[in-house]
Amino acid sequence: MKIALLGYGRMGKNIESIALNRNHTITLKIADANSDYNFSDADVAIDFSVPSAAVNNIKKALDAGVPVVSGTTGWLDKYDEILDYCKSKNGTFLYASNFSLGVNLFFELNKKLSELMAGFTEYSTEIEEIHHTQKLDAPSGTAITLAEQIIKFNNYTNWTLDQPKSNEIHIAAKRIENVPGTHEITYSSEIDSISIKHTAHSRQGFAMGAIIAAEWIKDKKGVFSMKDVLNIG
Ligand SMILES: NC(=O)C1=CN([C@@H]2O[C@H](COP(=O)(O)OP(=O)(O)OC[C@H]3O[C@@H](n4cnc5c(N)ncnc54)[C@H](OP(=O)(O)O)[C@@H]3O)[C@@H](O)[C@H]2O)C=CC1
Ligand SMILES: O=C(O)C1=N[C@H](C(=O)O)C[C@H](O)C1
Repeated sequence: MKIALLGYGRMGKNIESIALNRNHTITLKIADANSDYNFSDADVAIDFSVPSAAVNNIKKALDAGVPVVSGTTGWLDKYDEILDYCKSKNGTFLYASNFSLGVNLFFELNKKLSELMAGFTEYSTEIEEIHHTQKLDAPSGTAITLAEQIIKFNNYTNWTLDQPKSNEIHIAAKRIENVPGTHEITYSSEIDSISIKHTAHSRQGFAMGAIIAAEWIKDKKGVFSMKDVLNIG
């Protein structure tokens, strides 16, 4: 598979190394907005760039008729615009706030637990996410996905980084040197607490998941998610 890398930072480099081991080739590397977007014979594009660049990168790949997998977080207010753009180009697009198998299993666990907790209003819900200090966005895309899943099943209407009102889930976003990504959801009452937690030990799971998604999507048309790739949920 010929891969165009849109973004060549920590994730781009991890993806390159795993992709080469799986006998793929990297035919394009976009490192900044001034790069030459020559997709030529790319089979798929993988975008792990910065929040301000993701929309343009995804559109450039769709313009070239190249299926796109995006893991960049912090641009999701434009998600519907990208869906419309993808449809207008009869293109292929897959976004995931987190590509690791473990987190996608954890998403299913989160849904099950929030469904179970829905009737027990004596418990309040908090999400904590911890990432490295270079991360540009807060809260993490994964924490937002977790909060949205809980909102679907519980009485909460939105999430907040600030002091929460009774209808809001508090997300505590912490930044600590070298932490690849930790997410914990805690339900607390006067009497006890229940927590579930996912800890990434490296970026390998994110990078491997993105490549598996790219391999899966490359000959398909439409808009997909990791649930389609992993066939879970
Ligand atoms: N979905 C998932 O599973 C995961 C998602 N992520 C997300 O992926 C994104 C990237 O993470 P990470 O690799 O750690 O971040 P990095 O900062 O290491 O990499 C991003 C790279 O994009 C470059 N860049 C800047 N402008 C552009 C542009 N216009 N086009 C292409 N590249 C550009 C940056 O260059 P410069 O530094 O010069 O600005 C930087 O090298 C983040 O949004 C992060 O939250 C991360 C891990 C997993
Ligand atoms: O920026 C990161 O590093 C990560 N970003 C993603 C997010 O915002 O959820 C996924 C992972 O936690 C690592």
